Amino acid sequence: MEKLFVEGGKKLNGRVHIGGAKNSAVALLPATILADSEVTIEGLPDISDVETLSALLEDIGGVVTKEDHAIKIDPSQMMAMPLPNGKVKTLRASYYFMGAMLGRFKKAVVGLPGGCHLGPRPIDQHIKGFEALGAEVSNEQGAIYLRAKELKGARIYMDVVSVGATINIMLAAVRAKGKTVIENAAKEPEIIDVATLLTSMGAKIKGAGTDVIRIEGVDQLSGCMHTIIPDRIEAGTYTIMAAAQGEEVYIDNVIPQHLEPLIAKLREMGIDITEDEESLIIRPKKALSAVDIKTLVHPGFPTDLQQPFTSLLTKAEGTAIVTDTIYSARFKHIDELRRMNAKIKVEGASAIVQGPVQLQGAKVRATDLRAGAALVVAGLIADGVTEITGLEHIDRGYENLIEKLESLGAKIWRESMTKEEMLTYQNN
Ligand SMILES: CC(=O)N[C@H]1[C@@H](OP(=O)(O)OP(=O)(O)OC[C@H]2O[C@@H](n3ccc(=O)[nH]c3=O)[C@H](O)[C@@H]2O)O[C@H](CO)[C@@H](O)[C@@H]1O
Ligand SMILES: C=C(OP(=O)(O)O)C(=O)O
Repeated sequence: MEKLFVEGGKKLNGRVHIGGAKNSAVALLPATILADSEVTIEGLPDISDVETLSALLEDIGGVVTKEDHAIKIDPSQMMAMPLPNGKVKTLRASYYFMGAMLGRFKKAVVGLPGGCHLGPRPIDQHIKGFEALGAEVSNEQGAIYLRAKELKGARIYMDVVSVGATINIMLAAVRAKGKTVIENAAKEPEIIDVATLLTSMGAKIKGAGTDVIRIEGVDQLSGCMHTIIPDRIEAGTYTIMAAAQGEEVYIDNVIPQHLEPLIAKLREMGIDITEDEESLIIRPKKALSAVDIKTLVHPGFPTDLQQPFTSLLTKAEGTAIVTDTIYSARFKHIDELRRMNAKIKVEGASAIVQGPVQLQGAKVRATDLRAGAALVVAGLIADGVTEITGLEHIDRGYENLIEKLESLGAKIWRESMTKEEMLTYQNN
């Protein structure tokens, strides 16, 4: 196990290249289960969630070959092996094995997912969708059992707008008989990316990216090649880092429209941002003003950027209110930021940030992936050295974090934890 050190105060300059989207990758990989021949995905991020899902595909008989950022998956020999425990519990997106295996094999056993602890994260809408398609679903000792004689298209209204449930229902419905309509669907760019892969495999999907998705089931899906979209959350995180500590930073391989809510808020704070076709140029020029943010479903401000954005707000002049309407308890990073001298109160689903303050380096813990990103942003701004544990969370979603930040001029490094530190970490 390792911990991360950041020496604050260094100015950031230069270019950073954004990788493929985690939240696409983690759905595209299970989606390959539905094909009858080899699928190639290019531009995959080098993150632990991708490693875990590739290993799960091998566990059910997939032949997986990786080369650089590309992966080839031959799903032809896959079987409906039960996956009740183990790796499925280490990440959220293992729930996509439910939809994909149900679509192909008409049965699946998959353990309840893990992922970031952001308060309750039910999967009732996924189950509602599978049942509507004709599956029998039961929860036995922490694993979901799914079985269907056949899947039949249905009209499904989502009570909650859910990224995972929308994708999971799509995965099963592409192999159902007849027409499925998903109403009140989520509209995130990652949903369009998954629909693009499925369409290249032969699926018939209309409306991905709107709140009504129409799917006409097909009997067979074949191999294809797909290039993943860039990670808007990784891009947003580096944009926030550049806003906090940059002089002139180029964020390359982005789709600027995916970042509109963030760009608008940063401009309101007084940051100069130029949008190019596939890049953003960030040039912070003056003191920052506080702004309020409220996370919303896409195209609103993404909850996954709320935590790193909160660290930036500690530098801004005035009081800012950060409200998370998606995960009302996504505030575990606040206690850690307070250790670093931040003046932040949590009231219900909001954090009230009083700025500007000079953050101070401290020993802190990343309790989840974006809490980790928030602490790295804080470490870059702080006086002195910040020591961050909980890197297993950060490694789920940020490829080559050290190399990318070093190339921008940050002083950041990893060190092994001593046995004693590991025990203390594991017991807390
Ligand atoms: C792997 C992945 O893509 N993760 C993303 C995905 O998570 P995930 O797909 O798990 O999040 P959802 O979009 O499903 O969750 C949105 C809201 O709906 C609620 N809900 C969800 C499903 C359900 O069956 N019942 C229910 O009540 C959740 O508790 C939450 O309050 O979208 C989240 C919201 O943009 C992001 O933070 C995560 O990074
Ligand atoms: C919450 C996140 O991930 P996951 O849903 O995979 O836990 C995230 O990417 O911020």
